[in-house]
Amino acid sequence: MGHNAVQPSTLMSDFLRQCGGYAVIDGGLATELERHGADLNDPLWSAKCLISSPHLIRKVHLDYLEAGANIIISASYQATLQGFEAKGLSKEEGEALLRRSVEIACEAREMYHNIGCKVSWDATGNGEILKQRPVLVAASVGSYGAYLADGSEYSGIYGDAVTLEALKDFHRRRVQVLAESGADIIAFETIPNKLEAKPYVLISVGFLQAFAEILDEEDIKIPAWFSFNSKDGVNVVSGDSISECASIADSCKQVVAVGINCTPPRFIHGLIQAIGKVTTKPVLIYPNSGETYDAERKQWVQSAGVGDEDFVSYVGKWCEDGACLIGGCCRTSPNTIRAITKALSSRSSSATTIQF
Ligand code: MET
Ligand SMILES: [Zn+2]
Repeated sequence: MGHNAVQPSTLMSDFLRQCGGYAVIDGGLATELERHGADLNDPLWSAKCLISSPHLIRKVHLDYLEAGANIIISASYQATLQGFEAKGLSKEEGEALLRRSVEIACEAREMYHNIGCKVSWDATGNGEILKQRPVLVAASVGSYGAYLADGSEYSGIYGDAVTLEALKDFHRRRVQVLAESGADIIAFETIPNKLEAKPYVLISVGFLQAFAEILDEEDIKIPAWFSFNSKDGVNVVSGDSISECASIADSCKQVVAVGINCTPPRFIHGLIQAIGKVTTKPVLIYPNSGETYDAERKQWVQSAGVGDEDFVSYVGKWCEDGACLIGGCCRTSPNTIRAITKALSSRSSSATTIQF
């Protein structure tokens, strides 16, 4: 591994300190783009908008910043060089779109800081220093299952030809490009877990292993987070234990936070506790609205969802469990993030940062 300019461990601890102890992650990106009318019924999902409507992506990032987000996640979740190639784009064009996803998020941050003028005063030093609210841009990397676009990031079942080397080859260039794109951190998201069928048992761990090895071998200069998803509150979706997954994340030097995303809020409490037993790294959680995704019909089934108020009623508990980065995933909105921001601001140490 090469020498990083910023030690991965200090990036996250410095950032959390600047945020007053708790940071707000943004909400669902793809589902929010859809709410604004984007048709994402496409193997590229939200990455389709990188081609058709980048301005809409920027608007949604800005909406989340205005709602209080400290971290915005790029539209690269389902953006892969292989997926772009299937649309007839060249490798160079695909790489440019990956970079563009991060640029759009950086543009939104700049616009927010310039035009929004949301400032806070840091009065802890000698005199008053004008300080902008800290905002990180995270480059999203979805799983191989997300690329398959058949919902298999919710099952972890990829088929028997998928080996560790194949997964590494699949992700290597994409991770390299995103790492050089100006993002502050790579968000490996919605990593599927426990596998029902025996031949696949090692694959989801292998997938995580693939990310960990790429980070190590390719001299990736920015840190990363690993975020898993669960359907039962005990294991990751493929069936591997959350402890095993969080332990792998814990052993990877480049990984500065570990957690859960795109999982119903009711499962989060137990998962935070399980993660906390195997790592001292900051724990992040950004659950979905609690609705379930029907991959066959490509629809969210609404009945099981929780409203923004219910979602936010969990926030205090999650903090007590040990989570310090909190946001939302699919079907959450700027309103959810606004409510999370409010709930967290009462917990953040007001001694260091006063927000206007
Ligand atoms: N960051 C992605 C999004 O919000 C995560 C999707 S999880 C299926 O669109
Ligand atoms: Zn999600």
